[in-house]
Amino acid sequence: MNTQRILAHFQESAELKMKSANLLAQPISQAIELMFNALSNGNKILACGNGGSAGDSQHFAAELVGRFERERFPLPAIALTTDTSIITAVGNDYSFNEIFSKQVQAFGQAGDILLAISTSGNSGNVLAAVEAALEREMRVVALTGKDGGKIAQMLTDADVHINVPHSRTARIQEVHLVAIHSICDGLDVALFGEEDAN
Ligand SMILES: O=C(CO)[C@@H](O)[C@H](O)[C@H](O)[C@H](O)COP(=O)(O)O
Ligand SMILES: [Zn+2]
Repeated sequence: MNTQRILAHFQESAELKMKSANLLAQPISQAIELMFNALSNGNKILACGNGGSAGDSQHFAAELVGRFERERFPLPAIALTTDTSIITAVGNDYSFNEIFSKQVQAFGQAGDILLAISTSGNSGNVLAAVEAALEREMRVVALTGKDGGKIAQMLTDADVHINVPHSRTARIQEVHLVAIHSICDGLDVALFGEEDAN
């Protein structure tokens, strides 16, 4: 295969990451503050998304419950994408749109955070999860792309919107992962202070 195509993926990804660094540093910093305050108050973080973003939800939860780069106590984060019995039962008996919102209603408490990940900002089950979270007085950190979709219209001033300004799902996801790792690092710094990342 012509390697030009592969080089173009790297080039586009690198360029979008640099552009996003300037645009997203502020909302990412707000997300860290919101999450740190919630965790400090004994609250937890629920995460959801579809496809690649389901993987991102799990990746994030693993880094909080396990660790990111520093040795520390486990932090409470749950990916709502992993329990196939809940997902198939709710999807089968109600609708696929409710697979995350039912779990938000079951596990979410006021002060918890929902990390809602959708590159389009329009996935019905993520929108329903955001709605359920806001109803429960949870705060939302939304990782989106494109124009932010319908999620952008649902968020309040107390929520955080991290929107990657690109049209391509793969590129948006690649920036989401940098944002997620920046949040994990920020939580470690908030807990233990700065030290050089290796
Ligand atoms: O990873 C990819 C594409 O790169 C896909 O699995 C992608 O996540 C799926 O098509 C999702 O259903 C897209 O949903 P969303 O990001 O628009 O909410
Ligand atoms: Zn993907």
